[in-house]
Amino acid sequence: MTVTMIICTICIVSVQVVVFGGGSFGTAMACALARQKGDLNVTLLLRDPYVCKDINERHVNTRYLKEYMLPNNVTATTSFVEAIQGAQYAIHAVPVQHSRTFLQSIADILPPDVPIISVSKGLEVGSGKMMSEVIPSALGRKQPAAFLSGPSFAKEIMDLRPTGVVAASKDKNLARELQSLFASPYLRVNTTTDVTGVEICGALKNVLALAAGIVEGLDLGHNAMAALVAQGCAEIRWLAEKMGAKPATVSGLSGLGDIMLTCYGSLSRNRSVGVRLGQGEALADILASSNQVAEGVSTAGVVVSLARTYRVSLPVLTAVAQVLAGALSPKEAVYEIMNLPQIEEH
Ligand SMILES: NC(=O)C1=CN([C@@H]2O[C@H](COP(=O)(O)OP(=O)(O)OC[C@H]3O[C@@H](n4cnc5c(N)ncnc54)[C@H](O)[C@@H]3O)[C@@H](O)[C@H]2O)C=CC1
Ligand SMILES: O=C(CO)COP(=O)(O)O
Repeated sequence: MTVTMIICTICIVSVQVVVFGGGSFGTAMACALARQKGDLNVTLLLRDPYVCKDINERHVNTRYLKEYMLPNNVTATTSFVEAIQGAQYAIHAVPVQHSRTFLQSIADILPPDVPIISVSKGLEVGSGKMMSEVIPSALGRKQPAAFLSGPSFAKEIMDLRPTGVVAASKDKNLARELQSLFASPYLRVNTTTDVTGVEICGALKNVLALAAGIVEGLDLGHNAMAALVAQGCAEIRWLAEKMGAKPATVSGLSGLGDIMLTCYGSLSRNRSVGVRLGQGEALADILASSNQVAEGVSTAGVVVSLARTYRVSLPVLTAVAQVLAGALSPKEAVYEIMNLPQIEEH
């Protein structure tokens, strides 16, 4: 074998990716990668051995997105070691509130140089931390990390509908690496170093989507919806910029883009929870009826503390937290917001 042949043989060694969490978005990310690069092996790390069996034998995730066939190069396991061994990238798609415990459980198995690409959107209850802070805190060390966010419903990714996201990392080279890993004729990937902006916008838009759903559920009309979303955008801008977000991020894919998607898109789980609250259902019943996470429900309370810390008034986002806590009914929240002092725009 010549030297060139040996080098080429090394070149075609396949890329291995592990996905933590095989819910809707973990599954969609696995498919987005595996479909476009046949030499790439994606392993979903799940908790349920029966779902693993279905994925490995029938190529179907029988719990999430079950109407889709998964590519053959997507497999699943419940074994941490098996999933992580040899992986060059780890996509983290575990809901934010379970992320710390999950990451602590794999800390000793995950090599410290494997980048974690978090797609989870929310803030940790108790600490108020973003995933960029939860990851090093849970692992007990610095780990290369990036944050993929933007308007991207899992189902539309599975349907190969054109989608645009942003890869945020303090490490520009890692963001560019991910751009080439994920980019496809169906997926555009911008890069940025504004991790705080991307993360806080991704977390706050879920709370605003709950408010948009409430307005829809109360049947308040298009005027009310547009006023609410505009006010919510301003509140997200006020808080995000105080936390250090760049204006370009707030008006970009992970900010305005994702706000539009989740406030107006019927596929949003957060918006759907809001619609049902607006229609008078109790939060406990709504949550009990779904096996899917609506991150805004936990994030809303954290936003209230952030508003206090950063001394910014967020009437809509705060009202969502009050409705979720049962302190206000959806109708009372609307009444309170409509009766706030008239203001000058800023
Ligand atoms: N579904 C979507 O369209 C999008 C979701 N996201 C974000 O991705 C994250 C994950 O969302 P989905 O996959 O949609 O949620 P999902 O509700 O569909 O699935 C959650 C997954 O996490 C797993 N999980 C829950 N607790 C766990 C634990 N303690 N340890 C390990 N795994 C655990 C569940 O078994 C399930 O596989 C969320 O933060 C969400 O905001 C981001 C973009 C789009
Ligand atoms: O973040 C999302 C799309 O970008 C998904 O939103 P939901 O969690 O509200 O479904």
